[in-house]
Amino acid sequence: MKITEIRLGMISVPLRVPFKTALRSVSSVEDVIVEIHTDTGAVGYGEAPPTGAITGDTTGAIIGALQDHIIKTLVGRDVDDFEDVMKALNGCIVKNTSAKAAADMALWDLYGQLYNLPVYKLLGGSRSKIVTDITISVNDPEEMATDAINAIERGYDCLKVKVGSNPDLDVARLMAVRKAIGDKACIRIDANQAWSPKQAVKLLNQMQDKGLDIEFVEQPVKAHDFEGLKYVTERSYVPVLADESVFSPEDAVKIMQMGAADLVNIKLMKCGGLYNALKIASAAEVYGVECMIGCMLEAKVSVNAAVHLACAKQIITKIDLDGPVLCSEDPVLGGAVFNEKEITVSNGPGLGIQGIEGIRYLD
Ligand SMILES: C[C@H](N)C(=O)N[C@@H](CCC(=O)O)C(=O)O
Ligand SMILES: [Mg+2]
Repeated sequence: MKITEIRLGMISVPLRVPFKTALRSVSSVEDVIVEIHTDTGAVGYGEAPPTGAITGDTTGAIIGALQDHIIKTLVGRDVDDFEDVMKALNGCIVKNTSAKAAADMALWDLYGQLYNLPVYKLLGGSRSKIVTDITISVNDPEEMATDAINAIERGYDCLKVKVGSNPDLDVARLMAVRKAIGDKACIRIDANQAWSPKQAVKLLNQMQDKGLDIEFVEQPVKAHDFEGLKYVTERSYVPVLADESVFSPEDAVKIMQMGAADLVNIKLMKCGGLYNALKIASAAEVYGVECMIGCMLEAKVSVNAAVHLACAKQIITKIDLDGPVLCSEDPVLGGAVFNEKEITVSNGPGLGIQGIEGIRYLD
């Protein structure tokens, strides 16, 4: 199965409500689509969101990395030489993990089609259903309480509550949300790097003292501050999950060796796709550190690839794949079925995507 052409396009999908974190606020998904065509007629699909605030990858940078490096490296190669192809993809440019992730998942899609197996089965997985949380954007406490009630009414039983924008309000935010939902859902929180290490310990222990029952906190301190993360992990009653601190498998090993976090968040857009995500999962197995699978604000093409990984790896025990349910429409034909919190993986070959509506091709 030889790669003959790689086409790029864009999709736009409005969100149901604006998505707000301590790092950014957005109202639609505007993602780059990658289509890898082959001499058998098989097509592999990938998607890359420009999450500049986290990955540094803008739309222009994603397109540039693909056009100037990745496409030239991949066209003419045989998908069956999979390890060679993956090494070439990862070696052709440093960083640019979102562009690499889009190409990586399109290649896995093709590899599964070549051997007529869904990717999660190719990886040895057997679970076909997973349950995601849903994100509550950071706003004033009353609005967050209303959003939490709406999420419960949609059937969610785990909320990922964003905090950190004006941290003085964070305890009040969590009190309002917990009061509104009672014990109808678990609450995990994500500070998206907003707190200092000491502030984090103080706020988390206040939340614990007030009986808010926080499952874990995601990325309380700056991404580069591994020592600060360790400081919080050692002193907080609330378990700590490393998100923006872990891009590469090397980051993951360092965090685990240091004991800087209790849990690690794997995201395809941070690590460059399934090939590297599998290395993080293996390291986590060795260290006995459970993982969350997360996403950026993404539509279903790329989140679908993360679903396959989650269905394959038992070390992934927490699911934050709510990108598609935050969107007001789904342009993707085939792939996983998202029925609010319940996600059912596709059993079609590869990643199971049959097409994408409304692509604006760049060529
Ligand atoms: C969408 C997901 N639940 C989420 O919160 N992901 C990120 C932020 C994504 C973004 O800004 O696009 C996270 O920090 O976990
Ligand atoms: Mg996060």
